[in-house]
Amino acid sequence: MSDQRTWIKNPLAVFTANALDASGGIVIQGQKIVELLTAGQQPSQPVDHIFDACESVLLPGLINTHHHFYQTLTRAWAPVVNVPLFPWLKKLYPVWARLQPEALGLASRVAMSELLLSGCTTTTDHHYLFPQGMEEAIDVQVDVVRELGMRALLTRGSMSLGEEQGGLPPEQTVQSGEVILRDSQRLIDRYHQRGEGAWMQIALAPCSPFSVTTDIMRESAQMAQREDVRLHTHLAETLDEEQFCLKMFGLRTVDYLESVGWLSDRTWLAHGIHFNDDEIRRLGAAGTGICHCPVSNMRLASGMCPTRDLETAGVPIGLGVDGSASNDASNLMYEARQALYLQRLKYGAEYVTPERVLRWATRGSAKLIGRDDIGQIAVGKQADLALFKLDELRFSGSHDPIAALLLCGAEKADRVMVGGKWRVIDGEIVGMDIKSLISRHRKAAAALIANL
Ligand SMILES: Nc1nc2[nH]c(O)nc2c(=O)[nH]1
Repeated sequence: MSDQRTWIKNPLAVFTANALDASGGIVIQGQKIVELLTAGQQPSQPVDHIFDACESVLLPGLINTHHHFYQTLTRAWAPVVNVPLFPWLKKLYPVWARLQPEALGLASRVAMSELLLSGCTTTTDHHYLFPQGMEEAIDVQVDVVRELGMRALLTRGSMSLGEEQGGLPPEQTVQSGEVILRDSQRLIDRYHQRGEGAWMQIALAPCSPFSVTTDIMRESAQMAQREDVRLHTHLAETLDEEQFCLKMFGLRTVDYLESVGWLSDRTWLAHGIHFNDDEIRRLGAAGTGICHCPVSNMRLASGMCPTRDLETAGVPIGLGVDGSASNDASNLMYEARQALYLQRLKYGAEYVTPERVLRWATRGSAKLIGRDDIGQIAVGKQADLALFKLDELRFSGSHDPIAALLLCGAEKADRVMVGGKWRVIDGEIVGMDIKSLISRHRKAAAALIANL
C-alpha cells in the first residue's frame, strides 16, 4: 500500500459521525486518516495529491449490516410480491434450493456493486443456503469481495430445522449440525482477519428460530466465544415467528435467545421489531445490537423496529438493506432515507434527524459488527469514505447539504474510497463492466425460475 498523502480539500459539507470538525478536509496517508483540518487550515506536511471536494458532501463509508446477496436473483418475483414473511419464504425456498456457485458469484457482484455505488464501503452478508454443489458458497463470496475491494463480514449462515422436525424450510435446504460446524470452523481458520483494518471477517449466523435447531444455536455461540467471532441471526421480525417460538420452545423470542447463550454484545440481530419493554431493557443491558431494515419491514408488512426505545435502553442500532427478495434494492442511502421517514411516524421529526440516521448507517453499524476503526471520520480511522455531489436536478434549490442527501434522495456516490484506495470514480466502479454483469446476472436469474 502506497504511503502517499492525499488531501480531500474543502468539502462542501462533512458528516464525521462524531463531534469533530473537518470542514477544511482530511488528509489520508496509506489506508488511514491522518489529519482533520478546520476551515482555512493547511495540512501540517506536504501532500502528494489534492482532491478538490468543494462540490461534494463527505461522509464515512456507509456500513451495511444485513443482506442476502443471492436474493438479487429473485427480485420482484410475482408469486411473492404481495405476501408476508412465512408464505414468502415457503414459496422462495424451492427456488433458492436451485442456487449454484456461478449464480451466487454474479448475485454477490451485483449486490456489492449496488452497495458500493450507494456509498457503502463495508458490508455483511447472511448466506444460509448450501444445497448440493454449494458447499463452498462463502469461498465464492470471498473472491467477489476481494475483486471489488470492499471490506466484508461474511456470515456463515445455516438452516438445520427442516419441515419434518417442525421447521419452516424444506428438507433439501437444511444441513446437519456437524456439517455446519465443520464448515464454520474451516471458514474462520481460513479467512477471518483480526484487528484494526481487517478486510475480511467471518461470523456465525444460524438463520432464524424457525429454521435452526437449538443445538446449532448453542454450539454456534460456544464456537463464537472460543474463536472470538460475532453472532448474527434474524429475530423478532414477525408475529408468526413469535407464535412459532411460543409453540415450539414455550418461550418468547428474547427468552429463547437467552436460553441458547446469545443474549450478549457479541450478537447483532436483523429486524428486532416485536419486543416488549422488559425485552428491550434486557437487550440494552446485554449490549445486543439491532440492524434496522425499514424497506424489507415495510414490504413484508412485518412491523416497525422500536429504534428510540432500543437506543434509550442502550441497544446499538445499525442499518441494513436486507436481502433483495424483500427490499429489492441494495442501496444504503436509499435505505437511510426510508429509515428517516418510517421512524418519524413513530418517534417524531425532532428525534429522527438525518444526522441520527446517518449515524446508524455508519458508526452504529460499525458497533454492531464489533469495529471501532471504521464508521467515523477521525484521525487513526480507516480511510473509508463516500463523497456525494449535489449537482443533480433533485438537489437544485436545497440548502443544508447533509439534510439534502436524505431529503432530496441521494442514491449514487460520486466517489468512494476504501482503505485509502478509490473504488468509485465519477460514479463508476473502477474496472467493472456493469453492462456485462447485468447481462450475465439476468440470464442466471431467468434460469433459476425456469421450469419450476
Ligand atoms: N427478511 C428475511 N427474513 C428471513 N427470515 C429467514 O429465516 N430468512 C429470511 C430472509 O431471507 N429474509
